[in-house]
Amino acid sequence: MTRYAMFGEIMMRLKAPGYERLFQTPSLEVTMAGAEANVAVGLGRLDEDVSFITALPTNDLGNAVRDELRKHGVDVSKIAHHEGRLGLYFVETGANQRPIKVVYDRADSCIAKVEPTTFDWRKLLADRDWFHITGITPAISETAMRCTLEAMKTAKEMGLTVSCDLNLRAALWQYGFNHVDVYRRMMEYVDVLVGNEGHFDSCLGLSARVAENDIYDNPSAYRPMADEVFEQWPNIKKIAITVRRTQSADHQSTVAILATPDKMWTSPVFEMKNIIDRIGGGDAFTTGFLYALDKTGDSQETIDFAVAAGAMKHSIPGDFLRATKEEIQALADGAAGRDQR
Ligand SMILES: O=C(O)C(=O)C[C@H](O)[C@H](O)CO
Repeated sequence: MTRYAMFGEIMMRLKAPGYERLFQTPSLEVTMAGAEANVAVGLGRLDEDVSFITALPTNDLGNAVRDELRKHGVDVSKIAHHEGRLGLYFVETGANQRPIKVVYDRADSCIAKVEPTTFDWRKLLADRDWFHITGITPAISETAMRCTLEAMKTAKEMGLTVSCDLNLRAALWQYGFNHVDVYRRMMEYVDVLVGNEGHFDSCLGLSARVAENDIYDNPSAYRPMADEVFEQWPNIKKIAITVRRTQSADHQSTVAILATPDKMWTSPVFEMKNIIDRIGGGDAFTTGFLYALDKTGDSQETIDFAVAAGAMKHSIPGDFLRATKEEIQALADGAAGRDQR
């Protein structure tokens, strides 16, 4: 069984109830969230062996986060305790033409204040096979960026497989580094890359472009984009590209492509009407992708399972993918919306 490690920030998510605007009524729904943590929880719930590495405050908030991760089968023994606070983010769910709104309150969080010496990567990764990171962690602070690069470099030297979901959060890049330069350095250590169609330009500065809507008629339009990545970073062996079309905040469709240097597989299109909560949808895709890649390798089954996991998340409140492999597989096999009884 593959033993995964994820490194990133987990926050408290404070959401306006239902479709309310923030502070419309004096209550907020509290859950935990964060891109890498979402993948860790998704894999933990699929009975995978997964460790989450982060820095948390030593107080009731830090303990609540740790207990929540543990509840979903995630190993929390590698979490560092550090000065600082727990990051928060506030969110209101969009509907129709009103988009989702996120307000971050995470400055000076523990993970923003980590130092390169906070983590002993050789020790933390010694019993792991796979290291996963997203483009969010290096955006948090310069020291978090340095820890990210050190972790990736060490993982690579130790022979782990390294995966990265580009996940650009432009609002977070405030400490004076150019995100494209950082992402391009990260790519030197990556084996498996995940990103949406826009990331290849916005994060990596690549030039290949795909005509709007081409994916529906012509999936091979993505081949030049994948080839540009494989040419620039021969260490990258697989790329998963997600494509999303937005009709409104609660009506979208998604499709995904798995590319290796010599083959491509395209998933079916999933149309999602009446989206309940789309935050964490990309992380659910990555969860399904890592899980299925481990079980069925480069294959149609893998990309179908990944896109079904991502689509399923849109029906579940909160950031986490609370789904079994059987439920995801049934959706991948075409059982959308069929009663299970
Ligand atoms: O946006 C971020 O930095 C987060 O990690 C918050 C959410 O959990 C994340 O966007 C979901 O992918």
